[in-house]
Amino acid sequence: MSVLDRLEGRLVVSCQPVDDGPMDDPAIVCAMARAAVAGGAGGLRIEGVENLRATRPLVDVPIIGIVKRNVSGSPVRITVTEQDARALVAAGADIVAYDATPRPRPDPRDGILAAILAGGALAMADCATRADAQAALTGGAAIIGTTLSGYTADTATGDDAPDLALIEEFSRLDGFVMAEGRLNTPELAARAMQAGADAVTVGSALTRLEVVTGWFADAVRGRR
Ligand SMILES: CC(=O)N[C@H](C=O)[C@@H](O)[C@H](O)[C@H](O)COP(=O)(O)O
Repeated sequence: MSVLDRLEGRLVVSCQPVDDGPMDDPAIVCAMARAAVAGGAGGLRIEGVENLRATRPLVDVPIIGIVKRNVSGSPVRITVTEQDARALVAAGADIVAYDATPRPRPDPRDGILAAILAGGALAMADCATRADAQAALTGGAAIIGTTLSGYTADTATGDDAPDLALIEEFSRLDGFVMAEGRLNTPELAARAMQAGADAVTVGSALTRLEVVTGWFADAVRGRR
């Protein structure tokens, strides 16, 4: 079965601990990944080459690899260099995701996409708009994700709702649609599928304990 067939209609769990928090450790990322697969995840999203190398031998589901890097003078963070893209492929990523917005970054987005494809992996375009998705599909990306909607200057809305309208728009394009971003409940994940997603990625609500704890702490604090 192809990688995309294996992901169709499935949940992908993004195992990205809070940066520099107590769970930001490859052994814990491995445990999260195994727990996610045990719970029914059909794929994983793993950040960092070290975390990917540690996780890869432990699971047999498709892995989407990314490297997050802060670059001075650019807001782009997800797989911003061709070298990172090549390192992710070498570490065993089936799919490499990259920032597919047209914002300035060290290596052009087309070069990163080409490096992913040259390595033999599938490319996932982390998009903020329909135009990002169209450009990525033209360049050969297999997966278009709504990952960056709400996180660019042009798309920031300031609320916590996922962008279901963009998922629906993507479903009319000719690519595999990954719904991603603020799908914080099973109900929202189901609505993303109804809006036309092929698969749904959930991160914070499953693997950022500090974030989820904050939701509950805020709900409880000061209520009596
Ligand atoms: C915008 C950005 O940098 N998104 C990142 C992409 O890898 C992650 O921080 C998110 O956790 C991931 O996209 C999953 O989304 P959510 O955590 O909302 O389920």
